[in-house]
Amino acid sequence: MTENYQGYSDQYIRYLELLAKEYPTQAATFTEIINLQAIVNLPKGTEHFMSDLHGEYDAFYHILNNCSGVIREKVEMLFNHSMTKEEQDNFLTLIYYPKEKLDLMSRKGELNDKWARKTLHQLIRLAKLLSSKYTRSKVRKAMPQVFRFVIDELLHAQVDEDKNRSVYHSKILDTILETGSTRQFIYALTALVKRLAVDHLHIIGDIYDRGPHADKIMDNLMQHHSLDIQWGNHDILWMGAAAGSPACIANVLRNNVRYHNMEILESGYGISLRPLALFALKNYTHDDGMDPMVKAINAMLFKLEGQVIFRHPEYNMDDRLLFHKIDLTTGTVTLDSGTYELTTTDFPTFNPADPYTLSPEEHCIMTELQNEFMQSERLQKHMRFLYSHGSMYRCFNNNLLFHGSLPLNDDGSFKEIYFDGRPYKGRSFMDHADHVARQAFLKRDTESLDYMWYMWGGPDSPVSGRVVKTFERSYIADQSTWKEPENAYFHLNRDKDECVKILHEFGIDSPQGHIINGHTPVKVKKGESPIRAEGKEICIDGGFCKAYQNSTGIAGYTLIFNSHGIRIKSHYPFKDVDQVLRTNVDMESDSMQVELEPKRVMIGDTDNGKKILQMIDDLKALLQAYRDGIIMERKEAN
Ligand SMILES: O=P(O)(O)OC[C@H]1O[C@](O)(COP(=O)(O)O)[C@@H](O)[C@@H]1O
Ligand SMILES: [Mn+2]
Repeated sequence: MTENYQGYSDQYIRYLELLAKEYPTQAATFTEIINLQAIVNLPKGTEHFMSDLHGEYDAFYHILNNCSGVIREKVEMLFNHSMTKEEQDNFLTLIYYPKEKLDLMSRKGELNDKWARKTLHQLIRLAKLLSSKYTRSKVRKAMPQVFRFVIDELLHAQVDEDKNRSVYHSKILDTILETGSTRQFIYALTALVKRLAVDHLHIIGDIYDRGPHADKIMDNLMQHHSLDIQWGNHDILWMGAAAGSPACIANVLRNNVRYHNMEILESGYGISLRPLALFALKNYTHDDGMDPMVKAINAMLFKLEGQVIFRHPEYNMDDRLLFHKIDLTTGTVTLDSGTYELTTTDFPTFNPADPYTLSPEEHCIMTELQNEFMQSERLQKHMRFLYSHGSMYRCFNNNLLFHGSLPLNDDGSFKEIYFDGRPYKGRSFMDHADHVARQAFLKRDTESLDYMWYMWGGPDSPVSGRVVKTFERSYIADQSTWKEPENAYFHLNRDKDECVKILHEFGIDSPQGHIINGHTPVKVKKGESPIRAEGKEICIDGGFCKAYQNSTGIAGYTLIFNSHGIRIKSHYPFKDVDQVLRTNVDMESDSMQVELEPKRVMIGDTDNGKKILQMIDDLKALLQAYRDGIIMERKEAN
């Protein structure tokens, strides 16, 4: 049948037949064409970018709540003439933390029907403004189930034109007040406002380590309506650890023991540190002021890393084999750059004749830990989510997103990296590294697990791109030895032409394209800018991580990309929710337009819009096939 119908291939006709199952009549087909056509003509939804969250759940949650200032802007736009600044601040705090704010107001006796009626009206007006960018069906889906019908009625009221409707809506509000469901209704409306303010979230890596509650961040992200994640080096470390790599496990432990984050491991993921703690107390001292547990895990770490390096000459990391160089008789270590005093000589498990083998007790502890990492249900669930929603890089609406670096030679050409004797570079390298990371989780083979460790600290790692100097940082006081040489990417990314070349490599040819990275804290205090390469590269690691706020001088950057362009937001340090409730502080300190779009970006201009336009073409072809009798309608399906 229909071999040459309209010049379409058999395969395309088969596709149309499949499509006909979902749209079995002409009416169903043109209805969908009209719906989709309406969508492509709406302004593009707002994208929100965050990076380097480093376990700082409260700050992350606040910025997620205030949508990097998007809600404040809308409130100002709507209510600048009718609400004082203080009223707006109170209203915003209610939107960010409805439960806590209502509890506080109730304690103060500030809740009454007059306030409730006014506030509900204001929330409805705000939700209405925010919903104007979306189809009614999308807004309806975004509404909490329980109040879906009522909110839908209230949002789509033509109050001014039709007095009857206005009375009708006023009655709905009366009923809400009378039935005592104001609180639930406020929860529903504030959730809707936040849901509508941002259409899609990007997390550019490093959710884990340093701060205490990456597990809570993961729980929250798992509830998010639409997001993607680009893996950071710390995430990769946890992914490797959860897949059973001993070297990754040792690094995770080190990172968290040093920051006293036992909670995430013990109560968060049910991984007991007791055997390690007991072993450390029995075998290590407090004498030099160093934490016995850190010393115990460090020794295991350098042995395990040594084993990986021996297995992989192709990593070219022999110069990181330093553990055997320590000299306990002199208390020194000799590196290429000189001989340095060790900050500790407490190495009870060090065997100069066999420096890279774990002692029997260390071996037992590591085997037990490996089991616990691999069997922790919650950890495995979080890691599965990192795999299902994450990747090494992402191209999204003309932006190229990745956490760390893309290996480059000094002359700016893409550096060739060999796997199994085959060279990969540029995009194919990133794709291959992504593939190996997935293999590590699926197959748990030593080869892929070792590469997970490499990505944490190897010089040509796509997520890091530095030679990580953990040994020197652990045992040598002289900080000149701590400097971590970086891949050429980190200075070449200041060059516009280089960035444009990289964007082309990833198929982004638009003049509006950008590279968006995290990973390297922007030291604002030293005059560094997050916007480089004449706007082509943006780095948003501004220091959610409290430990780094002294050097960055701020508490994080986020990006907002809406239909008008891209803005970068810098944030003040976040203290806690109590402070927000007491003072209504917001974290946003500064907002800067990075780029204005030459014309307003509509959904039809986005990646998703292109797919919708393709779908419209296919549906038009299906409609024609019905009309030409090539495919028969199935009326009964209606
Ligand atoms: O500051 P800390 O916690 O000691 O960690 C230092 C280590 O973390 C790293 O900076 C990697 O973490 P980031 O990806 O957050 O930069 C290494 O380069 C460095 O060796
Ligand atoms: Mn990083």
